[in-house]
Amino acid sequence: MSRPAAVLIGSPGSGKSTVGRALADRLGVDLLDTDAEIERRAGKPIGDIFVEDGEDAFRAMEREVVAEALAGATGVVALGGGSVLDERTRADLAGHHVVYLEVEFADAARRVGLDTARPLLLGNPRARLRALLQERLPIYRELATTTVSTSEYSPEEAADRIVEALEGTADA
Ligand SMILES: Nc1ncnc2c1ncn2[C@@H]1O[C@H](COP(=O)(O)OP(=O)(O)O)[C@@H](O)[C@H]1O
Ligand SMILES: O=C(O)C1=C[C@@H](OP(=O)(O)O)[C@@H](O)[C@H](O)C1
Ligand SMILES: [Mg+2]
Repeated sequence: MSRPAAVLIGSPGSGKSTVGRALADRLGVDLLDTDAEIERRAGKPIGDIFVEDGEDAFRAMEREVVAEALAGATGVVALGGGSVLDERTRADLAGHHVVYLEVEFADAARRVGLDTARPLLLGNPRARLRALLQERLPIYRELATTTVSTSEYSPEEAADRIVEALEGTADA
């Protein structure tokens, strides 16, 4: 059965999309960023999906795209930060190389604060991010088979650490 080389999870601003690109280049495989795939299918940016269709509609699309990616992708998969809130997705992650990109709160807040493309963080990004993380950090930690810090490592260094971890697993 085919499966992704690695699945990246973590907070908004942890660097899933950026490290995902570096890791896919390093491994010579495709990157499937589920947010980009949702935008492609919807024909509009995530922000417009939230405003025009609502978060529930976004989560339904996300669930579909994530389920397909986990069942069919062979390269690197970068998930959206909230995708692990769906228990079906948590169940589907069993048996995968799940890489949790850990990040210091201050770094994530600075990174997302510079970017207006995350509708859930509009208004007060720091406060919104803190609330999201309170719920999600235990979930990310529980799901992780490998953890790499993007506060400590650049995207390229983080990709190198992930490759080492994948090589260290018996069935990599
Ligand atoms: N060490 C690092 N690893 C990953 N991204 C970083 C790092 N340092 C700064 N960034 C920046 O953080 C921003 C958010 O990264 P992104 O990949 O969009 O995160 P996510 O997909 O997890 O929300 C990007 O602009 C990226 O360039
Ligand atoms: O945390 C979340 O619920 C979300 C994170 C975003 O992805 P990133 O984690 O890549 O920023 C994107 O899926 C959407 O805005 C919702
Ligand atoms: Mg992303």
